[in-house]
Amino acid sequence: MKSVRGPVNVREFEHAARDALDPVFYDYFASGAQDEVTTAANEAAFRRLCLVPRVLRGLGPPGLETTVLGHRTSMPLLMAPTAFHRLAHPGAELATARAAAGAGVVMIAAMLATTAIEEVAGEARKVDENAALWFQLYVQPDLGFTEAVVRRAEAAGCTALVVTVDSPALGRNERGDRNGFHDLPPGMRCENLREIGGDVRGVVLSPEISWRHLDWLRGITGLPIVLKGVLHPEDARLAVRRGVDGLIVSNHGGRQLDTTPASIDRLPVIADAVGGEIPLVLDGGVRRGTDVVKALALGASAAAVGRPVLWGLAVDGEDGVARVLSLLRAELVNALTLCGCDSPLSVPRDLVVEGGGR
Ligand SMILES: Cc1cc2nc3c(=O)[nH]c(=O)nc-3n(C[C@H](O)[C@H](O)[C@H](O)COP(=O)(O)O)c2cc1C
Ligand SMILES: CC(C)CC(=O)C(=O)O
Repeated sequence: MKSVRGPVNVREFEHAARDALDPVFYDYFASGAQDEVTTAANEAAFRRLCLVPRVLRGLGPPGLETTVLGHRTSMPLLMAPTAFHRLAHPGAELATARAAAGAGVVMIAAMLATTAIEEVAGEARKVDENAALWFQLYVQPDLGFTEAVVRRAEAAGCTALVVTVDSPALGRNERGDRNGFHDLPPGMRCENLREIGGDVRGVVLSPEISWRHLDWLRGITGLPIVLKGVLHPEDARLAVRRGVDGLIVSNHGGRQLDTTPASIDRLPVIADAVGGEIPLVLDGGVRRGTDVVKALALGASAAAVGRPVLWGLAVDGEDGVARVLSLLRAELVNALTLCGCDSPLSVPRDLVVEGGGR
């Protein structure tokens, strides 16, 4: 008998999204690079890590509110930037932005969005005038164009720049190759790329982008800069030294370099390298409240989700995204309570062990 309640967890949202979506677009969202080893590893790593709860702590129900980079958030979960929301639902990024603002979580709007950042910001503010919106940037070799995009994000009221640094080239996506999916369908454009005609093929993912570009960016904007896609502790140290304001420990959901480790497995070493100097966010494979707790225990201030938002959007637009966020919120309350923690800030490292370990 088919469920009448709808999906009760993120996995079921993925199944429902798969039913709802054009298979070519489902493949774009779900796929990883090449053999998808890393995409699978991200989720598998969370299953391998175990939680060892504390008991009889008498703390009462946990609060989820916290701050990330000085921004208040209703829970330690952000929306990772994902491109092309219009492929999932006609409401596109406006629907996602309303759901994020309604849930009081930070949305990281993608540079390769199918809706202009000004409109996304306006929509979020209709729901909550203090809605937090960060802007994800692929630094372009054309610095004039890069600066124009940054100015638009600033003017729209974005409060941080998330610079994706794991993309000196596009990962090799074989599902996309098989499906011949290399461009947006007619009628869809990347509205943040208007200055270069709105065509995603105008975006350059360049191996020439370097720390020099970061210094340049630091010089042209006062916005906090977060690097997304750091996996090596030495890069984390360099980032701190260069005055970067935060890091997203991420392997791009396994869509760039295949066979990188699961991002959660890199978190402890990055946390040690950074030594609490700047906040860390973890993304990749987060599908459960328990996954968020594991990220908090291993040194993150918050986790972020990419595909789960897209599954919610595909299933039911704004309401679907809102439901995904509220499921994860309920799971997180439950997990923290069962772990004996009363806030995202009081999750000890020894809550997590490998396998059945010490
Ligand atoms: C369909 C899709 C599009 C994405 N587009 C972008 C993007 O434009 N910029 C970016 O920095 N990351 C992008 N990402 C990566 C996400 O920000 C995030 O790192 C990843 O999805 C996290 O893994 P998860 O999907 O397992 O939660 C994309 C991911 C997906 C699945
Ligand atoms: C078109 C891509 C560069 C967007 C992206 O980052 C992704 O699909 O993972």
